[in-house]
Amino acid sequence: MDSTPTTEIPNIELTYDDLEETDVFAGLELSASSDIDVPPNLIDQVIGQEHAVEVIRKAAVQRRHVMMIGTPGTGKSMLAKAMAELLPKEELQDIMVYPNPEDNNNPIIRTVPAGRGKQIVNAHKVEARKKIQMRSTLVMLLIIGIIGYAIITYQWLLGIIAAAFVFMALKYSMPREEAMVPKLLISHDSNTMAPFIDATGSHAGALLGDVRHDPFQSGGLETPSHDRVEGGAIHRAHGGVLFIDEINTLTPHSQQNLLTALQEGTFPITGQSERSSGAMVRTEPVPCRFVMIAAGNLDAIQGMHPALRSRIRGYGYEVYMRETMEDTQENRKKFLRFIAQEVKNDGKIPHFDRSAMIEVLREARRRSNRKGHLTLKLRDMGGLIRVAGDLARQEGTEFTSVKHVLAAKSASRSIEDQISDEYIRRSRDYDLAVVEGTRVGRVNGLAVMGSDSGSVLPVMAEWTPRQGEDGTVVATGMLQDIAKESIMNVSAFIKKFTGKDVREMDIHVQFIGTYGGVEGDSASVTVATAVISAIENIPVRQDVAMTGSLSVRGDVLPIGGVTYKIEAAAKAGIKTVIIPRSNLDDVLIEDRYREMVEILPVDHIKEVLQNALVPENREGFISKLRKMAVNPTGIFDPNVGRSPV
Ligand SMILES: Nc1ncnc2c1ncn2[C@@H]1O[C@H](COP(=O)(O)OP(=O)(O)OP(=O)(O)O)[C@@H](O)[C@H]1O
Repeated sequence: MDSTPTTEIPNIELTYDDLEETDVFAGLELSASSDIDVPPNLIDQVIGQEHAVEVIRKAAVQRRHVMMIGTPGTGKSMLAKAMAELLPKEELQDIMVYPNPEDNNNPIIRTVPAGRGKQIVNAHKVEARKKIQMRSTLVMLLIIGIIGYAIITYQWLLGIIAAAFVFMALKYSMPREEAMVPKLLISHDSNTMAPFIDATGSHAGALLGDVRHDPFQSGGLETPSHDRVEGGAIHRAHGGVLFIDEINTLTPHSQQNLLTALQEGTFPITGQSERSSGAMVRTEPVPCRFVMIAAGNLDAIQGMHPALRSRIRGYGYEVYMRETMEDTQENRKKFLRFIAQEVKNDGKIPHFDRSAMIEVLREARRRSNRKGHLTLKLRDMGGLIRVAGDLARQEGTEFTSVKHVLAAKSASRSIEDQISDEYIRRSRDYDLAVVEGTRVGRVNGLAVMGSDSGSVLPVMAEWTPRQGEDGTVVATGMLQDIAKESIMNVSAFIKKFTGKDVREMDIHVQFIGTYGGVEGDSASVTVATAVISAIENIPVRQDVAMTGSLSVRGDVLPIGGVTYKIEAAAKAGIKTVIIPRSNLDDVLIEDRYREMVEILPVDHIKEVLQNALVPENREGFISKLRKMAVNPTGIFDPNVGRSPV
């Protein structure tokens, strides 16, 4: 078999627009990030999420709940904190628990203006101490009296017994004044902002409040029940914001109770553990009027209690967080402010000079994965800024400069990126990575790991005549559905091209070295190519890798993470990467990879086959592809806006 690829690859000119000083600093007189003012209020610091900022401002005035869905690190909890800053602090209250003389298991709840709670408790303590002192003095006087009487009358034994009796009787009949002092359940400093409580991942007790267990329970040694009551996050958030990330991770029981708390604005505290003496206690309703900000990824909505979701929808707002913002002059300025903000918040790292700021912006462009955009995954960008700053600090330089940012980029690589490199190394060791020559039924696909790292994902296909009534598609693990779908999507094309019906075959597809990691159907072009190669016994070029989603008509549709995929292919030694043409503008690969790979944008599967397959009879193969274009209602028409075969 001829292992030398023969296909001519059209030379595609990619234009990489680079950032110039004037793009970033036009109209700005600044030499470093220290010259940039960071606004004091959190809400004014948020960048790129203008629609979310607007909703938060509105919701703060109207006291509405908000659900924020989006990628981690785009500012959800920052916005929730910002909302707490916006809420009026004048309405804050302290919550107190009093003993209930009529029913020890039903402590009384009272609210007072913020800051008053401490004063009240202190006053009760002083009063209690006074009473205890008076009683002690009385006991002492009585005992002295009895002992005096015994001395005078020589009735020693009787005197001692009577004194002991008086002491015990008074001590134990004395109400335990100190224990009867009310407890300050929730307190605020009258000058602070409304509370921001993060209840992410809280178990029932921490969320809804609890009553501690008392091992003594009776006999005068027990702790009074009101003293064992502990407020939950919902109570601590009274008058402020309750933030719950990944709300779907709360148990259905907790979500149900959370809903009750939202509806009632109060929630009594009871012991959460059935086997604890705390379970006997149930306070009067405790106020918990908070604004809830529920956050999470899209799957948070699916795992959410439907009634809770509908409560938020009915009485609040839902916001989808953006992942990128347009790369405009104005937004670049905001990004510069973000750099200054992160440096300021860190407090230890040196400010960024102009060169470093430009490099951060370049990286923000690259990480956006979209032409003309800047990433808004700002927690990660903050991480890069801190690592670069740390490097500069170690060196003792006055400013963080471009070399520190570049070094930070290599130093602060994600786990996924490191795993991907490790995988490439190992696959080389075991000859799993094939990046030259040709193979039948084997295609180098591309996948994204995590959110910012690509990897080469080889796909193998084989077929046999069907065994059962219908042909089946057998694939590795979780990727079964993707394989099935890709094959079904191109079954019409396969039939036209090969003259064979996939229903007559058992098709086996294997994703080598993974059980997951393929997002959506971005492997469908790869799977289809591998299957066609196997059915037709045509070798596939191994120095070509591909990514793309396939329509039933054979169109190659856009996918995500194209930049990371191309970079991974380059690292693995691939020479040509086939990508959907509509993704061409999203390619923002780093300089060092530009020379290593050629990028081939395509519109249709036939272009993929033309460039990736190496048939023995190339002329016949091309004319077969050509012939397939004639059916007017057929799969594709090369004369309509597509590059000719
Ligand atoms: N839109 C933004 N504007 C300015 N800074 C931001 C923004 N988004 C994130 N940051 C920075 O990143 C940090 C982390 O963001 P934040 O915790 O709000 O993300 P998140 O969306 O709540 O993520 P997670 O769901 O993982 O908690 C913030 O403290 C802030 O420094």
